[in-house]
Amino acid sequence: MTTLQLKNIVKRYKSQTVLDDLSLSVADGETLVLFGPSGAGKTVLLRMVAGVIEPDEGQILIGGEDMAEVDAEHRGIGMAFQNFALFPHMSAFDNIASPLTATRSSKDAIAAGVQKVAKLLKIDHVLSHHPKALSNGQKQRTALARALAGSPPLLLLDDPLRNVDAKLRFEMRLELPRLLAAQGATVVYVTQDYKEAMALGDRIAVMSQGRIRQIGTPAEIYLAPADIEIARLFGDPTINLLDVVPKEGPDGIYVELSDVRIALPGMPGAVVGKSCVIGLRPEAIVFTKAGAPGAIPVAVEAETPLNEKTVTLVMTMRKREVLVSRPAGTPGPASGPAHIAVDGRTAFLFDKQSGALIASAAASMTRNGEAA
Ligand SMILES: Nc1ncnc2c1ncn2[C@@H]1O[C@H](COP(=O)(O)OP(=O)(O)OP(=O)(O)O)[C@@H](O)[C@H]1O
Repeated sequence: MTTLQLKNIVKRYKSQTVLDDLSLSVADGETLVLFGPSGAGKTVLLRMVAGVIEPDEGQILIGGEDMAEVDAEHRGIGMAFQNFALFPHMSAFDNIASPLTATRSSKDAIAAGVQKVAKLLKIDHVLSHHPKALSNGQKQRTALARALAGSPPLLLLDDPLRNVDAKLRFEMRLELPRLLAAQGATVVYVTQDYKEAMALGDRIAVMSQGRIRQIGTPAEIYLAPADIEIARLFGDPTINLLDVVPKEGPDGIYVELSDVRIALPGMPGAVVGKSCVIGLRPEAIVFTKAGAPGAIPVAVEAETPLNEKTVTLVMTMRKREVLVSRPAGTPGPASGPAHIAVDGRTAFLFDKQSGALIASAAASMTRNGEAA
């Protein structure tokens, strides 16, 4: 186990600043997920920690030791990168065993180590194959198995499930956290998949344009996304974002959708009269009966059944589009007029101008200990 610290890292390619004064600490045994869109700088950052790329400015410390003069093979790192980098002339078994052979483990210990990790990653049936006879998903898991086999104190995993099919990806999302925890390693894990980020990260660092926009536990980021862009990245279907101006009534702060009041408990008084964007997660909106408290009239535009949920696009009387998500198999209208109700306790308010989060009712209630 070890720690990783990045201090004020800058990396430029010609005129483009790819990493922009980036600082980050990963605790001993922690899995930190680097999450962000393509081109954010995630791979460059990992390669820099690995010692393949040098920073223009800043410091990298592993286990408290400055890595400036330490070359890649002496950094005690296990890596699985997107391009697999498997040895083409070796079987999957020998590829996975390579970090173990380097440490001169006994033949039996090597075989046991390879079998264990191969079984977990469901590639034990292709261990005799050479890389050219493996599918991309199998290659990727072989690379991941190789990274894990040597039990390195620091693991760098660059989108290791990118080429894995949806079913296996789902399974791996459940199994990988256990596997990584059992390794006890400090892990930096890159992904563009928010579900993977939330399932695997002790903390998530949201990156865009070479900077870290927000860092926190999955719950902190989901309940209090720092800005509209981050709120959009976390959640499927995407969060509903509607322009509102909060008002204050005798019962507290509220906003109106089609003249129906949505109470926003826990929101600060400073939002009253301000141009805001309200963020409403589709799963926090439900269909309700006409005349029920808070019922907002809508017209159902389209319904999309997804695996475990049904997503409905509705239009308010003022022609604002809203997505509603409900568990698959639960009743709901597929067309025509309907009514929705919004739970204001799950809403976010963002500043319309800057996009920054002003307040999240759920986060403020959690802080006050009013909600679980
Ligand atoms: N060797 C290089 N020369 C010039 N530009 C580079 C080089 N390597 C990376 N870049 C640029 O740095 C930026 C960040 O790239 P990086 O590969 O780190 O993104 P990423 O966040 O990992 O994206 P993805 O998720 O698609 O892999 C990109 O704009 C890329 O074009």
